[in-house]
Amino acid sequence: MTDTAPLPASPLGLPDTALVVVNLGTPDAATPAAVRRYLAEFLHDHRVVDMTRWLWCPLLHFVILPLRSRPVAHKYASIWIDGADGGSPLAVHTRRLARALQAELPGLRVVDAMRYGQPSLADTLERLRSDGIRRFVVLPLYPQYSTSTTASVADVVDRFRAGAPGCELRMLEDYHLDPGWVGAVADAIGSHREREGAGDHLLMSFHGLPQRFVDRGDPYQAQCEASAAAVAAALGLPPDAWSLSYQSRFGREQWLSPSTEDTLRALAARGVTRVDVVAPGFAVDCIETLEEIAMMLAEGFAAQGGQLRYIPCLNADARHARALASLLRASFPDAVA
Ligand SMILES: C=CC1=C(C)c2cc3[nH]c(cc4nc(cc5[nH]c(cc1n2)c(C)c5CCC(=O)O)C(CCC(=O)O)=C4C)c(C)c3C=C
Ligand SMILES: [Fe+2]
Ligand SMILES: [Fe+2]
Repeated sequence: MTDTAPLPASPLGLPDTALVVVNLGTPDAATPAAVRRYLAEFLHDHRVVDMTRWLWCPLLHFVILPLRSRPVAHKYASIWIDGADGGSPLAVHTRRLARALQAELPGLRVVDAMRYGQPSLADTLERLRSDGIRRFVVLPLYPQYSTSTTASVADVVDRFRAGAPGCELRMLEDYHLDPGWVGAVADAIGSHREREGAGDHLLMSFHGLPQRFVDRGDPYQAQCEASAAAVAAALGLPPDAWSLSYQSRFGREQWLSPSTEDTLRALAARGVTRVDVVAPGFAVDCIETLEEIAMMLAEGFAAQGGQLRYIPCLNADARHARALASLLRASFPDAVA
């Protein structure tokens, strides 16, 4: 983050400040070739996989990409959104959320960008600069900070800043306890419970992370725990009515526990039949929520005699856009009016 003197307003009255809403990224087609391109970029990031390249590159190029691209493309195909404004759910919902934020913040130019794939964050920052933007607010759509996600966005922002003298860049690091965001998540769960009746248990499932990252100081797990406790408190849930788990394990090393799959199995074994599952670490729905939770884990839980009811992410809901707009106004009062 930099703090330079306030910039003058654009002489043409056009917005001189851009809000760049950044998400992880996703393939641009549900094909093995597009998935391979996306995974290759993502899994080459040292923030995501820090193994020495002598070991990792052969494993990635000769084992993981050839074996993973086709089955993962099938998964994307099962959740792909059709139509002119369609695509991978992560891209579609991020784009729609950026539009909803534009309506909330008419004084800024709001654009969406991706850390991996298109529209690329690095290219987006350059394009905005060539359009005359000199002040940038970057909002990574990760409520909880992790070096594997937020810090990787910061790497791109830092590289751009180094080559863009005269530009002012600020970035929000996390919003895991922001009252507006906690309230929006609790409201979404509350609306689901009003519509469908409350389940017997609420499971809050977060994306996992190698345990090693947390052991060396990544605050992600502590922030997930704090977010989940705040959402449960906003709903007035007693401790035995909810739990927290981690999904989307990748590779063989130890990841955060308990896993969502094991937690569902334990709930089924205890005779808990109707479980509501929400994913508060994901700002918008994506392969990890729609395919992994709402399809695969729901099928597995049904086979154990239970019913898993997935509560969608906040996506482009007005309450999500309102919460994020208020958070940005409070965090950057001189840039976001
Ligand atoms: C070592 C591998 C991975 C780490 C570390 C990791 C951390 C991490 N990821 C998210 C959010 C998302 N991940 C998504 C997909 C995804 N994640 C990994 C691997 C790691 N993630 C892979 C290989 C994939 C692609 C799908 C697959 O091949 O199984 C997504 C969804 C993308 C989409 O297109 O829908 C999100 C979002 C967080 C928050 C996080 C650390 C906290
Ligand atoms: Fe490589
Ligand atoms: Fe991931």
